[in-house]
Amino acid sequence: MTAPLLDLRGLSVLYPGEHGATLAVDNVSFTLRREKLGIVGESGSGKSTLGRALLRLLPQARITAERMTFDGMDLLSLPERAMRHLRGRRMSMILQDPKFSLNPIRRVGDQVAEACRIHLRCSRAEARERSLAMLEAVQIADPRRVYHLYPHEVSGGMGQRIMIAMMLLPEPDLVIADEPTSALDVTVRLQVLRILDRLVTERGIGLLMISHDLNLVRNFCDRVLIMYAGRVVESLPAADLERARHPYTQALLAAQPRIGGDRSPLKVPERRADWKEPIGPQP
Ligand SMILES: Nc1ncnc2c1ncn2[C@@H]1O[C@H](COP(=O)(O)OP(=O)(O)OP(=O)(O)O)[C@@H](O)[C@H]1O
Repeated sequence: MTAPLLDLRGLSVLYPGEHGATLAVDNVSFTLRREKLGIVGESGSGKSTLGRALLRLLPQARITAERMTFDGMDLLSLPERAMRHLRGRRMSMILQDPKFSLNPIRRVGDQVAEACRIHLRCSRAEARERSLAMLEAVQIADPRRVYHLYPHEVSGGMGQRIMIAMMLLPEPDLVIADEPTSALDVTVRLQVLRILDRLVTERGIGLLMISHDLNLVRNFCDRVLIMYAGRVVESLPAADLERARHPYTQALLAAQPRIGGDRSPLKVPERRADWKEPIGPQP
Protein backbone atom coordinates (compact mmCIF):
# COMPACT_ATOMS: atom_id res chain seq x y z
CA MET A 1 0.00 0.00 0.00
CA THR A 2 1.32 3.49 -0.80
CA ALA A 3 2.35 5.81 2.03
CA PRO A 4 -0.45 8.05 3.30
CA LEU A 5 -0.64 11.61 2.09
CA LEU A 6 -1.06 12.83 5.65
CA ASP A 7 0.22 10.98 8.68
CA LEU A 8 -0.56 12.42 12.10
CA ARG A 9 0.42 10.95 15.44
CA GLY A 10 -0.34 12.65 18.73
CA LEU A 11 -1.08 16.12 17.37
CA SER A 12 -1.94 18.68 20.03
CA VAL A 13 -2.63 22.38 19.65
CA LEU A 14 -2.58 24.74 22.59
CA TYR A 15 -3.70 28.37 22.49
CA PRO A 16 -1.98 30.31 25.27
CA GLY A 17 -4.18 32.92 26.91
CA GLU A 18 -4.04 35.49 29.69
CA HIS A 19 -6.75 33.64 31.57
CA GLY A 20 -5.37 30.16 30.95
CA ALA A 21 -4.46 28.10 27.93
CA THR A 22 -6.95 26.22 25.71
CA LEU A 23 -6.02 22.74 24.54
CA ALA A 24 -8.03 22.92 21.31
CA VAL A 25 -6.66 19.70 19.78
CA ASP A 26 -5.71 16.93 22.17
CA ASN A 27 -3.49 14.06 21.01
CA VAL A 28 -5.10 13.44 17.64
CA SER A 29 -3.87 10.70 15.30
CA PHE A 30 -5.05 9.72 11.83
CA THR A 31 -3.86 9.09 8.31
CA LEU A 32 -5.35 10.36 5.07
CA ARG A 33 -4.93 8.71 1.70
CA ARG A 34 -6.41 9.76 -1.61
CA GLU A 35 -9.92 9.61 -0.17
CA LYS A 36 -12.66 11.74 1.38
CA LEU A 37 -12.23 11.92 5.14
CA GLY A 38 -14.85 13.80 7.14
CA ILE A 39 -14.24 15.42 10.52
CA VAL A 40 -17.41 16.03 12.47
CA GLY A 41 -18.00 17.53 15.87
CA GLU A 42 -19.87 20.27 17.62
CA SER A 43 -18.80 23.90 17.59
CA GLY A 44 -15.58 24.34 19.57
CA SER A 45 -14.49 20.70 19.28
CA GLY A 46 -11.30 21.75 17.51
CA LYS A 47 -12.04 20.91 13.85
CA SER A 48 -10.89 24.21 12.31
CA THR A 49 -7.88 24.42 14.60
CA LEU A 50 -6.86 20.98 13.36
CA GLY A 51 -7.21 22.02 9.71
CA ARG A 52 -5.23 25.22 10.21
CA ALA A 53 -2.54 23.45 12.24
CA LEU A 54 -1.85 21.19 9.25
CA LEU A 55 -1.01 24.26 7.19
CA ARG A 56 0.83 25.85 10.12
CA LEU A 57 -1.50 28.82 9.94
CA LEU A 58 -1.65 29.35 13.70
CA PRO A 59 1.25 31.60 14.66
CA GLN A 60 -0.23 32.24 18.10
CA ALA A 61 -0.67 28.55 18.98
CA ARG A 62 1.73 25.86 20.17
CA ILE A 63 1.60 22.84 17.87
CA THR A 64 3.21 19.57 18.99
CA ALA A 65 3.12 16.08 17.51
CA GLU A 66 5.02 12.83 17.52
CA ARG A 67 4.56 12.81 13.76
CA MET A 68 2.97 15.22 11.32
CA THR A 69 3.95 14.46 7.75
CA PHE A 70 2.57 15.38 4.37
CA ASP A 71 3.78 13.17 1.53
CA GLY A 72 6.68 12.09 3.73
CA MET A 73 7.72 15.68 4.65
CA ASP A 74 7.84 16.63 8.31
CA LEU A 75 5.46 19.58 8.55
CA LEU A 76 6.68 20.53 12.02
CA SER A 77 10.31 21.05 11.09
CA LEU A 78 9.89 22.30 7.51
CA PRO A 79 11.36 25.82 7.15
CA GLU A 80 8.74 28.53 6.64
CA ARG A 81 9.93 29.09 3.06
CA ALA A 82 9.27 25.46 2.14
CA MET A 83 5.96 25.63 3.97
CA ARG A 84 4.94 28.65 1.88
CA HIS A 85 5.66 26.63 -1.23
CA LEU A 86 3.42 23.79 0.00
CA ARG A 87 0.56 26.07 1.00
CA GLY A 88 -1.70 26.77 -1.90
CA ARG A 89 0.50 24.82 -4.29
CA ARG A 90 0.19 21.30 -2.83
CA MET A 91 -2.05 21.80 0.22
CA SER A 92 -5.08 24.05 -0.16
CA MET A 93 -7.76 25.22 2.19
CA ILE A 94 -11.30 26.14 1.18
CA LEU A 95 -13.07 28.22 3.79
CA GLN A 96 -16.74 28.66 4.55
CA ASP A 97 -17.32 32.20 3.45
CA PRO A 98 -15.76 33.62 0.27
CA LYS A 99 -16.59 37.15 1.42
CA PHE A 100 -13.74 36.97 3.91
CA SER A 101 -11.29 35.36 1.52
CA LEU A 102 -11.66 37.37 -1.69
CA ASN A 103 -10.16 40.84 -1.91
CA PRO A 104 -13.20 43.16 -2.23
CA ILE A 105 -11.46 45.73 -4.42
CA ARG A 106 -10.03 43.43 -7.09
CA ARG A 107 -11.87 41.74 -9.95
CA VAL A 108 -12.41 38.07 -9.25
CA GLY A 109 -10.71 36.93 -12.47
CA ASP A 110 -7.54 38.82 -11.60
CA GLN A 111 -7.49 37.13 -8.19
CA VAL A 112 -7.86 33.67 -9.71
CA ALA A 113 -5.20 34.43 -12.33
CA GLU A 114 -2.84 35.72 -9.65
CA ALA A 115 -3.08 32.40 -7.79
CA CYS A 116 -2.16 30.74 -11.05
CA ARG A 117 0.82 33.04 -11.73
CA ILE A 118 2.22 32.73 -8.21
CA HIS A 119 1.97 28.97 -7.94
CA LEU A 120 2.49 27.85 -11.50
CA ARG A 121 4.77 30.70 -12.62
CA CYS A 122 2.95 31.10 -15.90
CA SER A 123 2.57 34.18 -18.13
CA ARG A 124 -0.33 36.61 -17.77
CA ALA A 125 -1.99 35.33 -20.93
CA GLU A 126 -1.65 31.69 -19.87
CA ALA A 127 -2.91 32.49 -16.34
CA ARG A 128 -5.98 34.14 -17.85
CA GLU A 129 -6.72 31.19 -20.11
CA ARG A 130 -6.23 28.66 -17.31
CA SER A 131 -8.39 30.74 -14.96
CA LEU A 132 -11.23 30.92 -17.47
CA ALA A 133 -11.03 27.17 -18.03
CA MET A 134 -11.10 26.52 -14.27
CA LEU A 135 -14.06 28.89 -13.74
CA GLU A 136 -15.86 26.87 -16.38
CA ALA A 137 -14.83 23.63 -14.67
CA VAL A 138 -16.50 24.77 -11.44
CA GLN A 139 -19.66 25.34 -13.47
CA ILE A 140 -19.65 29.09 -13.74
CA ALA A 141 -21.91 29.62 -16.73
CA ASP A 142 -20.35 32.69 -18.32
CA PRO A 143 -16.72 32.76 -17.14
CA ARG A 144 -15.68 35.64 -19.43
CA ARG A 145 -18.32 37.92 -17.90
CA VAL A 146 -17.71 36.75 -14.34
CA TYR A 147 -13.95 37.23 -14.72
CA HIS A 148 -14.49 41.01 -14.74
CA LEU A 149 -16.84 41.22 -11.77
CA TYR A 150 -15.96 42.38 -8.26
CA PRO A 151 -16.68 40.07 -5.29
CA HIS A 152 -19.74 42.11 -4.21
CA GLU A 153 -21.25 41.52 -7.67
CA VAL A 154 -21.33 37.73 -7.38
CA SER A 155 -23.71 35.58 -5.34
CA GLY A 156 -22.51 33.58 -2.31
CA GLY A 157 -22.64 30.31 -4.25
CA MET A 158 -20.72 31.77 -7.17
CA GLY A 159 -18.17 33.30 -4.79
CA GLN A 160 -17.64 29.90 -3.22
CA ARG A 161 -17.07 28.30 -6.62
CA ILE A 162 -14.63 31.09 -7.51
CA MET A 163 -12.71 30.34 -4.31
CA ILE A 164 -12.70 26.67 -5.19
CA ALA A 165 -11.41 27.46 -8.69
CA MET A 166 -8.63 29.55 -7.15
CA MET A 167 -7.63 26.79 -4.73
CA LEU A 168 -7.72 24.08 -7.37
CA LEU A 169 -5.77 25.78 -10.14
CA PRO A 170 -2.38 24.72 -8.79
CA GLU A 171 -3.73 21.12 -8.68
CA PRO A 172 -3.04 20.50 -4.98
CA ASP A 173 -2.71 16.96 -3.62
CA LEU A 174 -4.54 17.75 -0.41
CA VAL A 175 -7.61 19.96 0.01
CA ILE A 176 -8.81 20.89 3.46
CA ALA A 177 -12.38 22.08 3.09
CA ASP A 178 -13.66 23.81 6.23
CA GLU A 179 -17.46 23.91 6.06
CA PRO A 180 -17.24 24.56 2.30
CA THR A 181 -20.95 24.35 1.68
CA SER A 182 -22.67 25.57 4.82
CA ALA A 183 -23.31 29.05 3.36
CA LEU A 184 -24.81 27.64 0.15
CA ASP A 185 -28.31 26.71 -0.89
CA VAL A 186 -29.12 23.09 -1.63
CA THR A 187 -28.56 23.08 -5.41
CA VAL A 188 -25.28 24.97 -5.30
CA ARG A 189 -24.20 22.77 -2.39
CA LEU A 190 -24.72 19.69 -4.53
CA GLN A 191 -22.72 21.21 -7.40
CA VAL A 192 -19.83 22.06 -5.09
CA LEU A 193 -19.87 18.56 -3.58
CA ARG A 194 -19.86 17.04 -7.06
CA ILE A 195 -16.79 19.10 -7.97
CA LEU A 196 -14.97 17.99 -4.82
CA ASP A 197 -15.99 14.38 -5.40
CA ARG A 198 -14.62 14.44 -8.96
CA LEU A 199 -11.32 15.78 -7.68
CA VAL A 200 -10.93 12.77 -5.44
CA THR A 201 -12.11 10.14 -7.90
CA GLU A 202 -10.59 11.58 -11.10
CA ARG A 203 -7.51 13.48 -9.96
CA GLY A 204 -6.82 11.37 -6.88
CA ILE A 205 -6.48 14.18 -4.33
CA GLY A 206 -6.97 13.65 -0.60
CA LEU A 207 -9.90 15.62 0.84
CA LEU A 208 -10.31 16.51 4.48
CA MET A 209 -13.88 17.69 4.89
CA ILE A 210 -14.54 19.58 8.11
CA SER A 211 -18.20 19.89 9.00
CA HIS A 212 -20.68 19.95 11.83
CA ASP A 213 -23.23 18.29 9.52
CA LEU A 214 -23.20 14.58 10.24
CA ASN A 215 -25.70 13.77 7.50
CA LEU A 216 -23.64 15.53 4.85
CA VAL A 217 -20.44 13.78 5.88
CA ARG A 218 -22.18 10.43 6.16
CA ASN A 219 -23.45 10.67 2.58
CA PHE A 220 -20.38 12.24 1.03
CA CYS A 221 -17.24 10.91 2.73
CA ASP A 222 -15.54 7.53 2.76
CA ARG A 223 -14.50 7.68 6.41
CA VAL A 224 -15.50 9.82 9.36
CA LEU A 225 -13.64 10.99 12.45
CA ILE A 226 -15.79 12.20 15.31
CA MET A 227 -14.25 14.96 17.42
CA TYR A 228 -15.28 15.93 20.89
CA ALA A 229 -13.44 18.37 23.18
CA GLY A 230 -10.34 18.34 20.97
CA ARG A 231 -10.10 14.55 20.74
CA VAL A 232 -10.96 12.08 18.03
CA VAL A 233 -13.32 9.89 20.01
CA GLU A 234 -14.35 7.52 17.23
CA SER A 235 -13.25 6.75 13.68
CA LEU A 236 -15.21 4.62 11.25
CA PRO A 237 -16.20 4.12 7.62
CA ALA A 238 -19.08 6.45 6.74
CA ALA A 239 -21.17 3.44 5.75
CA ASP A 240 -20.84 2.05 9.30
CA LEU A 241 -21.96 5.18 11.13
CA GLU A 242 -25.26 3.60 12.11
CA ARG A 243 -23.22 1.03 14.02
CA ALA A 244 -21.23 3.69 15.93
CA ARG A 245 -20.43 2.60 19.48
CA HIS A 246 -19.32 5.86 21.05
CA PRO A 247 -22.08 7.45 23.17
CA TYR A 248 -21.31 10.90 21.70
CA THR A 249 -21.58 9.63 18.11
CA GLN A 250 -24.80 7.85 19.04
CA ALA A 251 -26.14 11.07 20.58
CA LEU A 252 -25.23 13.01 17.42
CA LEU A 253 -26.98 10.43 15.26
CA ALA A 254 -30.09 10.55 17.45
CA ALA A 255 -30.19 14.35 17.06
CA GLN A 256 -30.31 14.21 13.22
CA PRO A 257 -33.62 15.00 11.57
CA ARG A 258 -34.80 12.27 9.15
CA ILE A 259 -37.36 12.34 6.38
CA GLY A 260 -40.04 9.80 7.25
CA GLY A 261 -38.69 9.42 10.80
CA ASP A 262 -40.97 9.65 13.80
CA ARG A 263 -42.31 13.13 14.50
CA SER A 264 -41.36 13.41 18.15
CA PRO A 265 -39.01 16.30 19.09
CA LEU A 266 -35.33 15.67 18.26
CA LYS A 267 -33.21 14.65 21.22
CA VAL A 268 -30.82 17.31 22.47
CA PRO A 269 -27.70 15.42 23.55
CA GLU A 270 -27.00 15.62 27.28
CA ARG A 271 -23.29 15.93 27.91
CA ARG A 272 -21.66 13.06 29.70
CA ALA A 273 -18.33 12.86 31.45
CA ASP A 274 -17.30 9.73 29.51
CA TRP A 275 -17.63 11.37 26.08
CA LYS A 276 -13.97 12.39 26.07
CA GLU A 277 -12.87 8.74 26.14
CA PRO A 278 -12.15 7.37 22.65
CA ILE A 279 -13.71 4.08 21.65
CA GLY A 280 -12.88 1.40 19.07
CA PRO A 281 -9.71 1.02 17.00
CA GLN A 282 -7.80 4.28 16.86
CA PRO A 283 -6.77 5.48 13.38
N1 LIG B 1 -7.22 32.04 18.08
C1 LIG B 1 -7.67 31.43 19.15
N2 LIG B 1 -7.21 31.76 20.38
C2 LIG B 1 -7.63 31.11 21.48
N3 LIG B 1 -8.53 30.09 21.49
C3 LIG B 1 -9.02 29.72 20.29
C4 LIG B 1 -8.63 30.36 19.06
N4 LIG B 1 -9.29 29.76 18.04
C5 LIG B 1 -10.05 28.80 18.60
N5 LIG B 1 -9.91 28.76 19.93
C6 LIG B 1 -10.56 27.84 20.88
O1 LIG B 1 -10.19 26.52 20.49
C7 LIG B 1 -11.29 25.64 20.64
C8 LIG B 1 -11.56 24.96 19.30
O2 LIG B 1 -12.02 25.93 18.37
P1 LIG B 1 -12.24 25.60 16.82
O3 LIG B 1 -12.62 26.87 16.13
O4 LIG B 1 -11.07 24.85 16.31
O5 LIG B 1 -13.49 24.61 16.89
P2 LIG B 1 -14.46 24.14 15.75
O6 LIG B 1 -14.80 22.74 16.07
O7 LIG B 1 -13.85 24.40 14.43
O8 LIG B 1 -15.72 25.06 15.96
P3 LIG B 1 -16.71 25.70 14.84
O9 LIG B 1 -17.46 24.54 14.25
O10 LIG B 1 -17.58 26.62 15.64
O11 LIG B 1 -15.85 26.41 13.85
C9 LIG B 1 -12.45 26.46 21.15
O12 LIG B 1 -12.49 26.33 22.55
C10 LIG B 1 -12.07 27.88 20.76
O13 LIG B 1 -12.62 28.80 21.65
